[in-house]
Amino acid sequence: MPFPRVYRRSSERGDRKQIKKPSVSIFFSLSLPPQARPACKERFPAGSAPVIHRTRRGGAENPSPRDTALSFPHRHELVSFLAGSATARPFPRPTPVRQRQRAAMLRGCTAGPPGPLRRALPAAAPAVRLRLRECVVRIPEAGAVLDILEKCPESQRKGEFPVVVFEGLDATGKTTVTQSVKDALGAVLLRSPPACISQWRTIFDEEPTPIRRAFYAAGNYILASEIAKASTQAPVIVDRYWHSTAAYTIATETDGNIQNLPPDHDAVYKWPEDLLKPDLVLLLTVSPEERARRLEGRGLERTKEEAELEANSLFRQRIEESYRRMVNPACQEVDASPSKEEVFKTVLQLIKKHCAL
Ligand SMILES: Nc1ncnc2c1ncn2[C@@H]1O[C@H](COP(=O)(O)OP(=O)(O)OP(=O)(O)O)[C@@H](O)[C@H]1O
Ligand SMILES: Cc1cn([C@H]2C[C@H](O)[C@@H](COP(=O)(O)O)O2)c(=O)[nH]c1=O
Repeated sequence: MPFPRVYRRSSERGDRKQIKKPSVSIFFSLSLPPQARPACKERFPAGSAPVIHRTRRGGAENPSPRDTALSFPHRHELVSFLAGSATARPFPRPTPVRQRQRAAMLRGCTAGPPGPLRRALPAAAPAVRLRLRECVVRIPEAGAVLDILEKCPESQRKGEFPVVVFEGLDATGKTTVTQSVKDALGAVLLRSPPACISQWRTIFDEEPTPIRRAFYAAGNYILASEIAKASTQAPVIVDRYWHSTAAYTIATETDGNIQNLPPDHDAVYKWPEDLLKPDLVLLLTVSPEERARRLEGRGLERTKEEAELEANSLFRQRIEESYRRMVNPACQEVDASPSKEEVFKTVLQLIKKHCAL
């Protein structure tokens, strides 16, 4: 079948009078990353058919569910291409989503830890997969994540080398120290979300909590298979892992001060049973003033969540307190306020003390 034509908007097709009606209308606007559009046009040049007309959400041209369903093979082909696998097989057609499943998606009520956070945090691989499957109709990138997730082996066993995770609020120095530790130990450095899915992060960051968290949770399971493989060859250093997913979820889903967090020993602070465990988790903390200085010095663009983190000191406190309440493995707190060299020395000592190195 010839490849579809893709238009960013109807005006791109030139003179409206001369163009034929689109054969398929798709709901493209929210899922195609802007940086992908030029590549898309190059890959699917003008003149090929059928025409796919990108429509706006809620506009007069908003496709009916039937149009949307018709467009899936094309969308998946495109997403597959954007994922760097244009020559690979297209994604399998999603199974039809029934009304009840849609309602469940909106409620976000798939399995997770008990209690009010159940909706927000899918804490087992099947729950993560289910939640992604539930939104694949609307977000084809969820299908891409699922595809990668499904290729990961079910049982992920750590190799003989130690796995050390670094956690902490933004700008506490994780990137800086993980790079130094990697160099010093000849380690492999991995991060969450893993590189193979991080291009879709901006899409999921705009989604409601259950979907956003399912993306990060899926990232952890994909990361686990990378850790399993790498730890057979060398020590593995990981910049954020499950504790980040859990702590940010808990803090987002609660309000006010830390007294409103789920109590100590609540199931939300537990490590998922089916997720590969690290040997050591180091939680970097700095004073709010020092963190603000480092953020300022770095001057990067911020996500909505990062902006909230900056503006809302209670939010920051809830995140750090949630990190502290995590168990098995618990976080070992490291004061990361001293100089980069001193923090590096402290961290290296802790790794040598706790891990067989
Ligand atoms: N010990 C330190 N003393 C002073 N500045 C530091 C120290 N460690 C890191 N920095 C600086 O603080 C800024 C943030 O550090 P870094 O990017 O390593 O943090 P991060 O925890 O990885 O942030 P994020 O989670 O947002 O990626 C950088 O400009 C870095 O050079
Ligand atoms: C891994 C991970 C990240 N996040 C969110 C939390 C922060 O807002 C940013 C930090 O990411 P950075 O790459 O370290 O700057 O991402 C999250 O909510 N859940 C996660 O699992």
